[in-house]
Amino acid sequence: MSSPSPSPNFSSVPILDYSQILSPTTKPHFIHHLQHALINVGFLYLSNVPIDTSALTACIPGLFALPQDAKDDIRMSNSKHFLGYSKLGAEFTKGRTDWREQFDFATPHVSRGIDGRGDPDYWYLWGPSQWPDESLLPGFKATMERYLLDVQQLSYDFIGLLAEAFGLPPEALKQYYDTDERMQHRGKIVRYPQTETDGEGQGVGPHYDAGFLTFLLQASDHKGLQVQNLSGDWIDVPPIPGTFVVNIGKALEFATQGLARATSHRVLSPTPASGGTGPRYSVPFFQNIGLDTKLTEHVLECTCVPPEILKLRDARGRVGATDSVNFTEFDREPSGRVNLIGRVKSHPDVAERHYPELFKQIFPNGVPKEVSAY
Ligand SMILES: O=C(O)CCC(=O)C(=O)O
Ligand SMILES: [Fe+2]
Repeated sequence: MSSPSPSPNFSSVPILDYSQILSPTTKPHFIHHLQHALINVGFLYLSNVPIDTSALTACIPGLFALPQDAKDDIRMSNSKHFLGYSKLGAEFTKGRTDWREQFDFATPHVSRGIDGRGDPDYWYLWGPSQWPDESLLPGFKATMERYLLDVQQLSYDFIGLLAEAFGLPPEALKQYYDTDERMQHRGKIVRYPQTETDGEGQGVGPHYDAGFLTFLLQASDHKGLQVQNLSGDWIDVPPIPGTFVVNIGKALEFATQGLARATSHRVLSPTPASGGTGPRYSVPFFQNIGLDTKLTEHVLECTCVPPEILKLRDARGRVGATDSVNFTEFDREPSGRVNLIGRVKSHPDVAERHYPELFKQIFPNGVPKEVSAY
């Protein structure tokens, strides 16, 4: 604990050993490193997490190798919940096309929205996943559902450690969740095809994640994920076997008044030189908070946070250089609406079909030409 405070800027992402929480002699070490990672970096690698990812990783090539019509049967535009398959070029970040193909799934959930009752539009954001035909990919659904539940548990455990790192009781952040049956977390399986370009192809453009914590499994050998440090430089986050990458979303940054830093990140398309063969695969899990939670009504009392921790935040400064612009609405909208606005911008074809009013507000001139919508 006597080590000097690391500099607030960073040139690499720290690696934390999750097994250190198991022993009272090593846990304080973990918590100390976690403080630095949360406050200054907003990203960390987590090693020795007791989740077996091998069954899921083994399924990924087969999922993308499904016949195109089997993928199209579960296309995202079927789903008011923005769950399902997005073909290459159907997604959009910061006004540019992302060159990735993906399946969005989620933890089991019954949608709260009921037509004709005047429910808020964002109540429809969560609902059941669309799964590929079991006979085409036997066991995949059970494997992915198991994985989502395992990472959901990890995300709840980790948020308790995060509270401890800020000198708060482990339950301090529970107020942001709803009851179990009214919560849903999402997980995607993503394929970034190789391009022959100079390594600047947009796999996904600069952005923040929306929720509390993201747990990312880098499921192939390509580098490509990058995060933006305080001076605006892009830092590589290459895959490290046996680790998850954990990062902070905009809701957690807002709720903690900037103690936990949401960090701008992007993925460059893999190239023959980026360290792997074939496409790059990744599996991000996004931990949400309650749909109706309005963060302005729930900002953590920073008076409960020990002054030495507030000092670390102040030494970092409140604003770093960033290329990301999304999820700025937490200062006025419930969390569900902020997420819905983000989904509309990323998937305009889905929004045009299911949320025509909101679509018109955000895209008064129709779907941008660059988006090859279904
Ligand atoms: O694929 C990755 O490595 C990161 C993806 C990502 O940042 C996202 O989908 O929000
Ligand atoms: Fe992200």
